[in-house]
Amino acid sequence: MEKSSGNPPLRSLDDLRIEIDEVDKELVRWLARRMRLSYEVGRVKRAQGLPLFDPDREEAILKKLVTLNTEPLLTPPILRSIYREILAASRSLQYPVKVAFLGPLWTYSHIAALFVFGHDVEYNPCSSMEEVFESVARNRYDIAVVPVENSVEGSIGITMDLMYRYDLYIVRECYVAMEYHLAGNVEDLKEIREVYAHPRAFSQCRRWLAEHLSDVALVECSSTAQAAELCREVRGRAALCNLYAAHHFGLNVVAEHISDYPDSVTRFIALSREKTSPSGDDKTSIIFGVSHAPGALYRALEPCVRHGVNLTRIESRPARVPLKSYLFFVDLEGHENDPSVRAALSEMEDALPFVKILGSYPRASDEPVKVNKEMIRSESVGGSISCHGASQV
Ligand SMILES: O=C(O)C(=O)C[C@]1(C(=O)O)C=C[C@@H](O)C=C1
Repeated sequence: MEKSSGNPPLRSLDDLRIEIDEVDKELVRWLARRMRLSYEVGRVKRAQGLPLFDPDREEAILKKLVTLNTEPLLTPPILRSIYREILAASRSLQYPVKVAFLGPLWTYSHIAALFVFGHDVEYNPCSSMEEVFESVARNRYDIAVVPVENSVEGSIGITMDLMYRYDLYIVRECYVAMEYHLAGNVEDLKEIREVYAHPRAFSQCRRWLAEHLSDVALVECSSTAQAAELCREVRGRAALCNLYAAHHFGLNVVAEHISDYPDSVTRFIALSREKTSPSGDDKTSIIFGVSHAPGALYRALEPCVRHGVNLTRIESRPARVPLKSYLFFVDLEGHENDPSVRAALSEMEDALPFVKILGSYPRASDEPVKVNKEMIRSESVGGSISCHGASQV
């Protein structure tokens, strides 16, 4: 029996379903109208030579919808995820946006890209991080999605080096919860002879493995998705992987949430050849080098203090170039077009041997996105993900 909670009296199931059918009929009519309009916008933009993918417009739509909504059951994350797919479908009518990430499919990079761009996008797994950056810089693909830092292990050096080398701009960020599960070609833990995983997954599940599988062989792989793939055919193998990889490689999940760091989160960024315009709640990332002198970092950041610009992250990285013995990666609040940010950055540009603006982008919610079984189920029923450069699983 339902407790009295201020809810209206229960209606009959038939009655509720009739009303849902009516709403769905209306929704399809409105969606069809929206698709038609989006298709027409695509024709206009093509005729005028304008870029078809417009992340600024998409973010403005999402923001406006969240403020318009008054139904508490339709939370901002739910509304955003529904619209992410609507926008992805609209975009694909105009032009298939091509997203690159470090392959194979079903890694956390792929998942982060799915969270940001939806399913109706062309996903292109690349064989190295260098190729991810190169393919976007050379116009083969439109967007690169890469990890930039993990809450347990710190910054991802290769991403920072490539951001320094390539002239791409950050257009989005996304925090993804790093959840590890044990999945394999087995029915239960007792059958497992070997565990496959990326070194990061091993280091984040060390205690659990020592406690539950202390005498099995551990085999390192280049990604959690590769680990899952290698377990597909061979009985007795299990992988530390995410639920998407387990599902797509047909593995049995024998132990869920086995990370020693249940709150581990990785921040991913999406990079493009074009900058974004202000969304109203942005962050800006920059790199700068300072000369080797006492107080140099303090003086470098002084304009931010004077112009009231708040820093959210600072990381250093050895530079391999004379004059720039250390590079500093800084994230700050605001868009590079905001007057205070503009003033602070131009003073830094005048005073420092090297400053590079990596882009301004809408600030993501601090609440990390999580893979859930419902997403995977609904994707298996109706969805198709277009993937290039790798066999589809
Ligand atoms: O407004 C546009 O420029 C559109 O192309 C339409 C639309 C949409 O469906 O709302 C589709 C793709 C763009 O990336 C942004 C928005």
